[in-house]
Amino acid sequence: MSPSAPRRGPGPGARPAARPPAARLPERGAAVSPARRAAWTVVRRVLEQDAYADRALMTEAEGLEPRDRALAKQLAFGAVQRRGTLDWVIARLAPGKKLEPPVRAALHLGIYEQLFLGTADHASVDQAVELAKPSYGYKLVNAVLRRLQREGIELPGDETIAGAAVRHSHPQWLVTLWWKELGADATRALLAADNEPAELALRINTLADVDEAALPPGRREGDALVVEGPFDVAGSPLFRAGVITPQSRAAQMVAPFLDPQPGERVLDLCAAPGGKTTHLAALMRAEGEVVAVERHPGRARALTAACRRMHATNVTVVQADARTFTSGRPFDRVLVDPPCSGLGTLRTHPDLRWKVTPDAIAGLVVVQDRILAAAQAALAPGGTLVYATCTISAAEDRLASEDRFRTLPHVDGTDGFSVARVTGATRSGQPAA
Ligand SMILES: C[S@@+](CC[C@H](N)C(=O)[O-])C[C@H]1O[C@@H](n2cnc3c(N)ncnc32)[C@H](O)[C@@H]1O
Repeated sequence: MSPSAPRRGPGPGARPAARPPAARLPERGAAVSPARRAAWTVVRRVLEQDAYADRALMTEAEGLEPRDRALAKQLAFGAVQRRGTLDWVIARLAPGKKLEPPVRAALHLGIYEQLFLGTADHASVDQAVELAKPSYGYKLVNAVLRRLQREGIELPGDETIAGAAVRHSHPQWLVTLWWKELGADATRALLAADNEPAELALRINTLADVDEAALPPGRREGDALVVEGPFDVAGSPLFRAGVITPQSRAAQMVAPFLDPQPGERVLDLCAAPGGKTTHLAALMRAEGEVVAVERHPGRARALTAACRRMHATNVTVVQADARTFTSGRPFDRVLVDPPCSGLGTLRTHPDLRWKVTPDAIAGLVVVQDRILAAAQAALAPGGTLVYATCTISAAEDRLASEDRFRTLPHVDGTDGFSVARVTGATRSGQPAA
């Protein structure tokens, strides 16, 4: 994708310009580093096409050296995550200016580097300026970044909802929601934690032959391994052999909460990409049956591949809509992990906070209720049902039960999950009296 030329046309009644536009465009100067160019393209794609940052990065950083790829990820994810703060800075230092997305993206990267990575050298400013060319907006990029370098800027405090939204770069509606549900102090801590890099957690697969000495160094918590230092999971032979799979520590708590036993019949509604399905199979020592339901064909195929890789031989993948799923025989245990707003995973999904809306949550709740009703109908009398979401919004806690746990990024250092269980449930899903 090449940057677009400035859209400065002649005014009404003006004569057409006699000059060849290309001849007047500013020249590109110093070469831009491959990491910054990849990061800039990712930020542009998120701004211009509403792309997912992680998917865009996968394409744009392909072929980069591992160090450049890591830098591109840090810059792109940071700039996307901090967009609210960065736009506030731009509005302060360039009030009323309308910016083309490529120029805004260059500014986002330059300001992010200065404010959050402490890179205040001339080289980083020059690189942002080069990225903005050949648009004439490069002059504005230069002026804003040099002024920021000279004068610095005071961000608003987080004593108020509006200040906290700017300071910690979250949409104001979300800060308002959390302020109400969690309280001001917890919200401030959560907002700050959302901007920290996520830990890399793996699950060690008990269905595979595990050579402990071959595992990457890290902190072990049961079957979870929190990796220290960089580690390319997808490129690892351990991943290909199904010895490890990436899964947050919070996500790893869900299948044990359902407590499936070898030989039982277990239903997993909304199963792809299979993190919890394969965990259920491992806890059952691959004895008995897991029926894993996934609506989307591509994701159902990925789920099948994950089960094969993870030696989950007792899983049957069913491509179907969980809202209307029925089975002739009831299930001893049912897991419902429905589509949710994902607000507990903002560390790993830098663009998500800008995509979720209150309306989207209201729509998800309707789907969640229908899937939960199908789960309850499929449960054997006396069976156990677990309902899990990786979000932090009370509206999405659809299963009423005292028997529940919650994880929060600022408290537990892992994703935010809300998980409820009914044991000895009747067909209505309520605990038996
Ligand atoms: C939260 S994710 C599940 C994550 C999965 N349990 C895991 O641990 O890897 C929700 C999944 O539900 C699927 N889904 C959404 N609506 C569905 C429906 N009506 N029926 C079945 N699956 C659905 C989505 O495609 C997505 O794969």
